[in-house]
Amino acid sequence: MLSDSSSPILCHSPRVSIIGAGRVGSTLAQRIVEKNLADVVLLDIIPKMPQAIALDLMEARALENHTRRIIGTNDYADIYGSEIVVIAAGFPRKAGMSRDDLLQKNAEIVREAATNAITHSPQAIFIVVTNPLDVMTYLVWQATSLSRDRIMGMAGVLDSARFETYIAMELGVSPQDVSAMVLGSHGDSMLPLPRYSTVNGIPITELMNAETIERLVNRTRKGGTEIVDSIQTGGAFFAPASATCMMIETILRNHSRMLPVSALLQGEYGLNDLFIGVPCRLGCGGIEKVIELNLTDTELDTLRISATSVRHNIDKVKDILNFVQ
Ligand SMILES: NC(=O)c1ccc[n+]([C@@H]2O[C@H](COP(=O)([O-])OP(=O)(O)OC[C@H]3O[C@@H](n4cnc5c(N)ncnc54)[C@H](O)[C@@H]3O)[C@@H](O)[C@H]2O)c1
Ligand SMILES: O=C(O)C[C@H](O)C(=O)O
Repeated sequence: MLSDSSSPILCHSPRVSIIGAGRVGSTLAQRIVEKNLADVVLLDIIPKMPQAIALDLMEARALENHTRRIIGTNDYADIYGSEIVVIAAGFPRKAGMSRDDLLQKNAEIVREAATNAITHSPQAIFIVVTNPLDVMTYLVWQATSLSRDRIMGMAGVLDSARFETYIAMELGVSPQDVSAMVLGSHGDSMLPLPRYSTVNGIPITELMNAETIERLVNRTRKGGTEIVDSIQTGGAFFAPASATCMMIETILRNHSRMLPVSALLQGEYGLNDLFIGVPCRLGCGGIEKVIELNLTDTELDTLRISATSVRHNIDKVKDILNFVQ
């Protein structure tokens, strides 16, 4: 017999809410449901738009053979009970702009999104995607007062995937065999680490000369720009959505993976009170451990340069939003 409406509902489907149903947000929604990871709430400021995207994705459900639901909304009340909230609301850069040029425009959008989201999903783990990434993650932390295990930014997984792609293309091997690590801020001073990048366990320093590695490192640093410069009116979204989805899967399925994410540092690498990309163990508790690598003096110098640029932007955002700490 089918249960009637008074029967207790014993099932629980995890719920991920995505604030910002643009290119990254909507592609991420598709990835999540097609991997059968969670139900998705897509929220955007544009009336009717997230509802239409949700309907389109629901119509694909019968063809894609998954069982997840997608709700589109303009109302934060609908994101209640989310295990994870992703903030992907805000402007993407255009050709010729740096990510930092988005600071002024995106700060208020992100603060408002974070404040509303924490009110309606106080238990959620937050993943920030909006640029400039490390400072927007700091801003969400300030607006929500989350503990550091529950707030992180997505960038290192994407930047590492780009480095892996270029290494694989250079060597003519499958990217599946390549494992690379990129730390630091999500900007020109990011820190790809050839020493920690391998092809089936073999360090790339044994497979390529220094000049080639330097070329791939520089391409990685400019990976986002390479795409923005061609699209002109926005940036990458397929690989960013995949990177965010991998973080979500790791958390929801408690995979305990070590991934580079933008995390709040409290003394690690000699840095304090800022978000920057470092390797972390991710699991159902969010950031379960921040890993401190033994960096060389040169690597540490680059990380500190990266941190200085993030700090500079944090000071700017405090001015813009009149922060009182
Ligand atoms: N961290 C990364 O590696 C990474 C990768 C790709 C994109 N990004 C960043 O993610 C952001 C989104 O990129 P996109 O390509 O999806 O842009 P997009 O323009 O396609 O989508 C942004 C969406 O945000 C919505 N929005 C604006 N203000 C809002 C508000 N107050 N509340 C709710 N929604 C609001 C817009 O209506 C739009 O639909 C950009 O800042 C981009 O730079 C970061
Ligand atoms: O480059 C951008 O502006 C978007 C994103 O940060 C990326 O790296 O693709």
